[in-house]
Amino acid sequence: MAEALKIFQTTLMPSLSQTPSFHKPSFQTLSLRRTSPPIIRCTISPTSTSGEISKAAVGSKGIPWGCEIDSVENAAALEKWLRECGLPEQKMDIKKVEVGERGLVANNNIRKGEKLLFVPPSLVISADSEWSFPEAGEVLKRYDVPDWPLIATYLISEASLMKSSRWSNYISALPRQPYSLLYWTRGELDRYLEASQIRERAIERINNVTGTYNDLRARIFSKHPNLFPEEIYNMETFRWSFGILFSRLVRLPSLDGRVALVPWADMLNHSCDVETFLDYDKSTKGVVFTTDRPYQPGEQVFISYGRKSNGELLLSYGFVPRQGTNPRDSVELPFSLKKSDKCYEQKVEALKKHGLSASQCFPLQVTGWPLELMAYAYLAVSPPSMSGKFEEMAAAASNKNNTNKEIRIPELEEQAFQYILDSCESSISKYTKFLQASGSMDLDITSPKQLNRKVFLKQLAVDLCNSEQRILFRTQYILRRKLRDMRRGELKALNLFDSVSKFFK
Ligand SMILES: C[S@@+](CC[C@H](N)C(=O)[O-])C[C@H]1O[C@@H](n2cnc3c(N)ncnc32)[C@H](O)[C@@H]1O
Repeated sequence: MAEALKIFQTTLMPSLSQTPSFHKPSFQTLSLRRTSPPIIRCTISPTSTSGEISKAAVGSKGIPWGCEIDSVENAAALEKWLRECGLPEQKMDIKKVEVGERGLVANNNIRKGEKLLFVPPSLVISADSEWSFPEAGEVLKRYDVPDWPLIATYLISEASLMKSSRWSNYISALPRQPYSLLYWTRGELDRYLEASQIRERAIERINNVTGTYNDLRARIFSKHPNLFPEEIYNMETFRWSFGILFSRLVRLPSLDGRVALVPWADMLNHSCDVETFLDYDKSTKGVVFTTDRPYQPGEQVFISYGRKSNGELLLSYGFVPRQGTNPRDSVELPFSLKKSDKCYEQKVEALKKHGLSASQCFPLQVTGWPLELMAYAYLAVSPPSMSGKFEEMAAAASNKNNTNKEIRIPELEEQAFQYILDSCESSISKYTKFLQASGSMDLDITSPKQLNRKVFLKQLAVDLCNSEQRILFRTQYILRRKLRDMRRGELKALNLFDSVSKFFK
């Protein structure tokens, strides 16, 4: 389980910015009141603001903090508090918006190339933030808990203190249930995302979150039950805090990729047309972004959450952009070696040497497929006589050293294309089956609230499957044309050969 902690620090990072890398923390620490921590007694109702939360509240009714995902009242209170704490005058206000429930809307003309936000480090939550309950923070640091689980625990600790936490206005404006695949049940994932590889990614992510929580509980929380009572630090609260991190945590390239929650900046929604990211600005000492287009008063201002596919956006942020609007969209297509292949073992061995396995996924885009996939396809269709080249093919399929080496084996090209086409068509039929069934899918509803949820999830799944299937159809079209041209060329060559041999008879 300790593995899960490592994974969070390395691979699971969604970001509202790009360029991942790490360096020593350089955030100022937050100056908080040094009062003795309020006693947490787990007895009272979810609406309490006195620093106490109830066991039942966290367990059965969900999280007793945060707000409805579209609450602008809590967002307005957040804005007021941020101003009091030093957030400079802004050219944007939090409003209800068409895209993304709440968002930042220009209240002034904004020029292209203008720097906006200027959120000071004192208003940013990072791994260095001071805990209202310092003993808990010290214990986690003693155990070298990595940034992700550390910030997740910090958020729960501060949230559980309700009004006694410095961050109470921020936490009150966070969604009580972030849109995220973390909140889909296994049954919902199986039912709605059966055709898409995002289902596997979601299951893996849920398992990582569960593993991380179990690991923290076994190694730390159980040894310090007074600091980390299970009524507060449990799977439900961790699901919430990781849901918040997946959908709001920012990686700041100018702070060497340090991760942080940036109140106010995290009210910005994503647009696939926008190419601007949040970052720390050393000259103004604040988190900013530079607009890549002008905005007029009343227009929603967007940033980019990174170059992500629709599936990745659904996984971390719980939405799917409109079909055809995401130039970075891609679909993961699964491939595997045939067990009946005479060289199966040898090929698996070669793949293993380069960090790959007998079953691999490769991303397809409307513009084409990666060189790595072509190399993998060559390997999959290679006859025993080519065993001397297996290593080279596996190395090119893994592209571990980013050499982007293209290998071409003309005599295997047709078979390799056919291999990719077969996998593409088998995937297309899975999507078609789901999309056809989705029209008549029994939603198994017992309440109107549930109806809304199921309709919502189904719509997200339909949107995702349509966008992924569209890429597969495009790939199918290109491959069929390539194969047809190749086969016509072969036929012509064969006819020519026939007539030449007849001539010599
Ligand atoms: C960083 S927060 C942005 C602020 C958020 N709208 C709010 O009201 O708290 C990210 C969340 O905003 C929503 N969101 C962002 N961009 C979106 C978009 N283009 N379409 C739909 N929802 C979006 C998603 O719910 C996502 O999980």
